[in-house]
Amino acid sequence: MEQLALFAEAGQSKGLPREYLEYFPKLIDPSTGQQLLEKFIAETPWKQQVRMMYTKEVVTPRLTAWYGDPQAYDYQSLRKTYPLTWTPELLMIKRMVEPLSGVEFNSVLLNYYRDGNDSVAWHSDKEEILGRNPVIASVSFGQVRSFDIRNKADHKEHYSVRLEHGSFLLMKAGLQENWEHRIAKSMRPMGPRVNLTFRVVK
Ligand SMILES: O=C(O)CCC(=O)C(=O)O
Ligand SMILES: [Fe+2]
Repeated sequence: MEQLALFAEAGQSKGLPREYLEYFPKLIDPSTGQQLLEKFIAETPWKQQVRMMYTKEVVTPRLTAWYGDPQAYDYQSLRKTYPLTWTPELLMIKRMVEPLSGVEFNSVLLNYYRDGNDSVAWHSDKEEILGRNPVIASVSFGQVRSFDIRNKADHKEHYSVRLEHGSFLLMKAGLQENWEHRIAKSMRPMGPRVNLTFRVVK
C-alpha cells in the first residue's frame, strides 16, 4: 500500500506540460521545513485581504503577506504600497530558488492556508506589475495540497500536482498567459500550509 502511494507520488509530474511548469519535490529537508513552517506561521504579520466583488465585500479565504525590496512597491494600488523587509529565512530560500529559476526575484508573496477551507480560486498571475511572461518560483511547507492547472483555451485539458512539504514548483514563462491555476478547498481534515511565491515586480 505504502509502496503504491510512493510510486504514484514519484510519478506525479508525468504528463505535466514541462515547458510551462517544473516540479522538484525535495528542495528543503523535512525537519528544516517544519521549523520554517512554524516560524512563518508564528512571526509573519498575516493579513486577510478584503476585495470588492461587484457591490459585495469578499474576504480572501486565506492569509497573506508580501515581502521584498523597497523598489518592488505596488504602483497600481490606490495608495502606493510597500512590501515588508526581507527576513533572513526568506532571503535564504530566495537564494536557493534563483539558480533553479534563472531569475533574480525582488519580492515574495506568502500565502497561509489554515485548513482545508482555505483556498485560492482559479486565476493566473498576470498583473501589469509582473510584466509579460513572468517566471514565478513557488515553495511549499506543511500540508500537501493539490495544485490544479487548466488550459485557458480548453478547460478539459487539466493537470494536478500535489505540492509536498519542502517542494519547489517553477512556473515558467507562458504559464500565466495560457493556463489558470488554483488550490481547491478540501472536505478532508487538513493541517496548515504556507506557500511562498517569489516574483519580479517591475
Ligand atoms: O498556494 C499556492 O501554491 C499557489 C498560490 C498562488 O497561486 C498565488 O499566490 O498566486
Ligand atoms: Fe497564483
